Amino acid sequence: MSTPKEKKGVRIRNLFGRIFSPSDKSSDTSPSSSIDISQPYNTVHRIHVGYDGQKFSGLPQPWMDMLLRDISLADQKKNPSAVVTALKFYAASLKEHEQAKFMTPKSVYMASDEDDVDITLDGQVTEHLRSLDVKSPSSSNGSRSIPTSSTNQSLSEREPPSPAPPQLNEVPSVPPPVAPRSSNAHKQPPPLPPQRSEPVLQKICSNESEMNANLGHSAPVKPPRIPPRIPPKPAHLKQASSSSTSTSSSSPSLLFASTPASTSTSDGQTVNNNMAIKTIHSDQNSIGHSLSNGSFGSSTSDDPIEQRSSNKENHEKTHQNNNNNNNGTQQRLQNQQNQRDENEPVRVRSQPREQKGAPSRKMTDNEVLDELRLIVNCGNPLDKYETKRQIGVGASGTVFVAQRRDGGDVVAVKRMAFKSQPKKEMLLTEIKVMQQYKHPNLVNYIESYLVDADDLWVVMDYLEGGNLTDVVVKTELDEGQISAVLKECLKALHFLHSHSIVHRDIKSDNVLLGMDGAVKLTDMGFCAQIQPGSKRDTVVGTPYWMSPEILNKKKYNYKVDIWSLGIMGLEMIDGEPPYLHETPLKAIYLIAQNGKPEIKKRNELSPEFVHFLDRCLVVDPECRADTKELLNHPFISRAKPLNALIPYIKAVKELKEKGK
Ligand SMILES: Nc1ncnc2c1ncn2[C@@H]1O[C@H](COP(=O)(O)OP(=O)(O)OP(=O)(O)O)[C@@H](O)[C@H]1O
Repeated sequence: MSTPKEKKGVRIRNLFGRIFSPSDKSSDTSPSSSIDISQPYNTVHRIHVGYDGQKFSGLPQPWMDMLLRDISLADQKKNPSAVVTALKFYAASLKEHEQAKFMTPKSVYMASDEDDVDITLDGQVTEHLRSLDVKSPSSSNGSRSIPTSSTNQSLSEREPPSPAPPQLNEVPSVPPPVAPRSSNAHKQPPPLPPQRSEPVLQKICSNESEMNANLGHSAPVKPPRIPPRIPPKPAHLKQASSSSTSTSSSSPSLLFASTPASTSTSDGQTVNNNMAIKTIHSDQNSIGHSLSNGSFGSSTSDDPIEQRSSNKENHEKTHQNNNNNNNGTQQRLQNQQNQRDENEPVRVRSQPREQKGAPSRKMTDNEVLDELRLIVNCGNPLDKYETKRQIGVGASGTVFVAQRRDGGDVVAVKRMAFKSQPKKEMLLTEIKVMQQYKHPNLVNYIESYLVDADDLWVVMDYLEGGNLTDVVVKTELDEGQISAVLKECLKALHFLHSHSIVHRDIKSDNVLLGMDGAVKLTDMGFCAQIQPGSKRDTVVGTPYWMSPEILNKKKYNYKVDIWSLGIMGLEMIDGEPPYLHETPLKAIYLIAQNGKPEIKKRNELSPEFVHFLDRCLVVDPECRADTKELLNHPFISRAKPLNALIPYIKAVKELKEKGK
């Protein structure tokens, strides 16, 4: 793969990979990082956007400025639909992060039920954006020396955009797109350019039988190659933080009974049977938190997305018809078109969510609190644990290393101010999933506490090796090591998918490492439960790792995790996911436009690795591999023992300690 420098046998990236690390807070200080787009203030107004084959119209000026800045007219013309997809996503992410006021490159969660856009690409693009607001904020200029993740930008003012082509949804007020991870979105103004901080991501599931996977630790490892140097630390080495955004959700929630009894399965996997999931609000299978929005659920045909597709087809047909200048028929076609228009003038939500069988209404804070009380332990955690030092700050709270006062294990404690969480249901989901689903490749949940109805503690195993992002940003793993990491992640995903759980935020930031080379997935806040054969449509995840079907707001299933895993494979090769240096808007456009990203080092990789990536990065999810196929892939059979990762994990820790 390249010619990295070696230090004690560890291949250190010459450039520290990503220049922008989502989690790198240092980037937040950059003036350009702030987004100047204002927040939405009057909610709910629609914008009609048009595209005449040359340019978009109808967008608020700030959005127009941003669009022109990030996506050239030529690119807009090449694929106006991709532009619309990007604008919709951007708008939605703004909305998602409205509290932060700035866009962040983090995980996002957008309710699909807020989609209302319709667009035709012929001159009459009609886009209905709801709730956007547009206001013009301050403007900054924007220098964009770095793509900001967030947003952007600098444009002068901004207002809501609305895209054009395909359909958009709501557009929040201003724009910043989303960027990959970062850290606390709510706590601080988000970031900017893409950066990487810590891993994060997720997936779905399916039902496959469980496979055994061996953790192959043990084999001796070759001493790392020591390369000279380590370049100045780029921004991305994340600092402590993290990223994810949270999201909450509303609706469907599952209840897990307390006092669960667990059943162990092969591989140490455990499922707490008593936590049988009970659908409370709806029949959708979302797991708690994130799921909320009521948009899910049903993967059935009443989905608005399907209706939109239909509308779009009609529009396209109409458009074609218009292009035919056959006189006589033209009037007839026009009449037909008019008729069609009459028949579908207003896009009505397929169905009010409440009518879909199970109301997927959002849980109230008190309901979440009540449920939370059922699953947390009683007592004061300070009697049992002594917090030592802070590991990092995430979107929802701060993670500390803590020591049991009885001399027991060192643990990691995530403390969150419950009352101020914007998406409280996500916290519930995270705890429920961690409680119920135990697997050697999932970060182990120990217990939780809720102090004074606000100070929520989640106690879990401490993974001293930090997250995979730091390793991929600073070092270059070889194929055997990459295979080992992917194998462990696949085992976790196979387990989740086998239980109908989709992670939905798989990325290196969400992979934690033990000093023994253990590889574990974390950040279950975006998990959702999907019954076999069904699909979801909520846009969740982190843009750079998101599958085309999510970005395009199509229905999706557990295969989204496979796509993200493939992107994570590219991260391990290149040190960053594709398009990380692009502004979020452009990145989303590129994913929508290009589909499968280029494997830049294809010629330097083994045929097995290339094939593995090719099986993950298939645009059509139906044709994309599943965990079972990938666990049996020849590339995975080349996995090195996990202790081959140890020198790299140690080298990165040393670099971090030295402030590099
Ligand atoms: N069990 C753990 N062991 C070691 N480090 C951890 C553990 N859990 C989290 N961390 C680290 O703590 C930091 C914050 O993690 P956190 O999960 O809060 O981040 P986040 O994903 O951005 O936030 P959130 O989940 O609230 O959106 C990250 O650097 C993460 O790698």
